[in-house]
Amino acid sequence: MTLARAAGNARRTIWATGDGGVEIIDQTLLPHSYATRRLGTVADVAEAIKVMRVRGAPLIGATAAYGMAIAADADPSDAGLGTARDTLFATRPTAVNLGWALTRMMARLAGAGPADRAALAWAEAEAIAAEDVALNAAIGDHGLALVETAYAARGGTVNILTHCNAGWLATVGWGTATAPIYKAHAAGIPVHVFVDETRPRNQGASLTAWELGEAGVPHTLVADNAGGHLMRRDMVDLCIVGTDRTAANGDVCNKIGTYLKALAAHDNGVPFYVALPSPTLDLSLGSGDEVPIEERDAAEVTELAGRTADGRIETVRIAPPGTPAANPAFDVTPARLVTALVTERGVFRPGELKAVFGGTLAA
Ligand SMILES: CSC[C@H]1O[C@H](OP(=O)(O)O)[C@H](O)[C@@H]1O
Repeated sequence: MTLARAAGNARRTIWATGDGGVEIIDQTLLPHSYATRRLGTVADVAEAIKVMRVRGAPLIGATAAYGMAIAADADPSDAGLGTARDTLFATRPTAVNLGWALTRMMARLAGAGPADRAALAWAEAEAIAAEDVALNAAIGDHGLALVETAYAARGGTVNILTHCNAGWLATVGWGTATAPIYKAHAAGIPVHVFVDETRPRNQGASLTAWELGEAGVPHTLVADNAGGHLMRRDMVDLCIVGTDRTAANGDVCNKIGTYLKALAAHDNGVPFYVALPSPTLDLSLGSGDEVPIEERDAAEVTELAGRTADGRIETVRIAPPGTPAANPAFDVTPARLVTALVTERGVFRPGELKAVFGGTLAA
């Protein structure tokens, strides 16, 4: 199994092919197989985001940015770029990085003549991707201090619980919630991660477990419903999760089930941290109540895909045929349940975000 690696960080999820396309890791195939996939048209990019070949707020943003570069190659006119932007924006509603990246790309290209737009677009998409890696590495550095504090208090292995996948697979590199974990592991601090399976798409079981296994980070996969029990038994030193959109007041929108973990952490005095790169901060929202929550296909709840003993990928039903199912893909954790947000500029309480980031977000 070969992995795409970029200098300076362990792994990379998307890269320009140099022939007008990009290549991604097709995350719908993990953990049972590893394959990359070339995206050569805006339709390819939109499909990859929609069906979650790429997913995770920062990676969605970077992929959309590359999609605009592909669009600029095909039709750099105002109309052509506008159509591409609308197509990409319509793929998934919750991660603010999608809109942020598209807005940044359109602003970068607006002032240029059509003939210059493709080169500018590719350069801006590369800049967004490179910035993401740097932001996440900085989150790792600031989060490392939190793990060191937990290590000093525990006097032994630091047990961390995470939900969904906010790893390097959710970003261009490093991950957000996993960056402090990778940095601590590299620094020789004994860490162990409880990995929430994260129904119904099982990003924890399929992606985080795969990532941590690849990196040699000790981990234990657990059912989503186990987290409260583990915290009540003093088996978790801290929780750290990602976010898809954090409001100005520090309300955190993240994968469905995050709120329940935050409630359990609050009830048991377990620090609950959110890794937040600034492009995922939506200062236009006063609270998380305004975040659009994606409703995905009910089949994600009533069906399950996996590998048979003889290596075939099969999908099976886990509910009676015709069972109605609801599938909200995200929930909102109120700021009162968030201990702190680990950003590229430091660790802040929810109430500090506006003062720290009010003027400028990532370039
Ligand atoms: C670092 S953001 C990762 C974030 O994205 C995931 O959602 P999805 O897999 O549906 O794109 C989940 O909310 C993660 O926390």
